[in-house]
Amino acid sequence: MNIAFIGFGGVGQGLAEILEEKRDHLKTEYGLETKVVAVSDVMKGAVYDPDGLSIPELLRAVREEGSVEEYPDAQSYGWDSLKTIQESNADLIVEVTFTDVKTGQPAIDHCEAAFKHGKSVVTTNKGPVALKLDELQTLADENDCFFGFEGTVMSGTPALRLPKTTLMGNDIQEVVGILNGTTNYILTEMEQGMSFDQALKQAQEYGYAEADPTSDIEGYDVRYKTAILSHYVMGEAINALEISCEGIADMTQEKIQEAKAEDKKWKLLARIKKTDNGVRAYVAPEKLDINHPLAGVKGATNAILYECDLSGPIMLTGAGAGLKETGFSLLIDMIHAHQAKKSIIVR
Ligand SMILES: NC(=O)C1=CN([C@@H]2O[C@H](COP(=O)(O)OP(=O)(O)OC[C@H]3O[C@@H](n4cnc5c(N)ncnc54)[C@H](OP(=O)(O)O)[C@@H]3O)[C@@H](O)[C@H]2O)C=CC1
Ligand SMILES: N[C@@H](CC=O)C(=O)O
Repeated sequence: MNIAFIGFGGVGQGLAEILEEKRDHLKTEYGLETKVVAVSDVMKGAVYDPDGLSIPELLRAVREEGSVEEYPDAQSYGWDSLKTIQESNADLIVEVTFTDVKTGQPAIDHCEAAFKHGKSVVTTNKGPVALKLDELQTLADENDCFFGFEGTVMSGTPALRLPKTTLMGNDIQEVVGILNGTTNYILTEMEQGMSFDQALKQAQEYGYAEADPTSDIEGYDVRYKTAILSHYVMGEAINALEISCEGIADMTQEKIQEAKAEDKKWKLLARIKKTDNGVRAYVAPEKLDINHPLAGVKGATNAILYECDLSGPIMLTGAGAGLKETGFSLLIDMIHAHQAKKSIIVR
């Protein structure tokens, strides 16, 4: 599998580290051999070599010298994202540019270009999946390509494959979740007395927050994830921008302490419910009783509760953000892409 990274920030580098660490395991366990042939990033530069690039050398160049263009003796440098997608010998594009919550760009263009050139895509970018899932999946199918996006909801915690595969046969009536690591981290730290701004700063340092953290704070990131769950898991496409959305920008120490005194906790929740009039969804902070199953979810950990007609409620909890954790979600998709190509059925 020849891989090109489009975007090489925290998550891209997280996946690169995993590919290096797990190289032998991936080969022996899944027969998956990977070669990174290109990286294209706006400020961190671009490098291409059809024979493959050394991951340790790429990471050294970007971390120590600030640009992958310090990588020695590659065939080409400076290719932009579309040239890399169209002209490199990559057969899998890892799309890990920032999520734009208004247009989904440039990631939508990246996915389209990849599929039109017969290249598969794995991405953690919520934009293309929240706004153009059907169109992109059709384009991928028409070109015999794989489209993987497990990490768009709850990072490396399989919030999308679990309901679609393991819970098959159930009718999922409602989904309720804590779907943003940054805001859950802020709320948890505020309970311990930290200020909102200090907690946000830490979340940014850990790599949880979006490039523009307004997306986290105002709930737009959760709104996109809600749209993805509604479409992919609940079967109804709803316009992300029409999902009522309130974030935690107004949260204060007073409100947190007041809830504490009532044995309650504030959580930023997404609720998606099937009704007689179709799927209804909204995003808003709620004060939960401390005995509620979602009340004890702390830090950047997320959780999601699927209300199923046959199995009853099923709750999944795990990382909602984090560089290695999100890198892992891309690895899950890559293994599935590899197995789909080889028609291997996972048992
Ligand atoms: N961090 C997390 O925990 C999670 C992140 N995600 C999603 O994963 C994606 C990546 O996140 P993360 O790595 O944290 O974000 P970063 O901001 O660290 O990295 C994004 C990179 O994309 C680059 N980029 C932007 N536009 C382009 C372009 N047109 N061509 C090439 N490169 C471009 C940026 O370049 P530069 O800054 O150099 O200008 C930056 O290096 C985002 O969409 C995010 O929403 C999903 C789940 C969890
Ligand atoms: N900024 C997001 C990253 C994952 O989608 C979050 O904090 O959850």
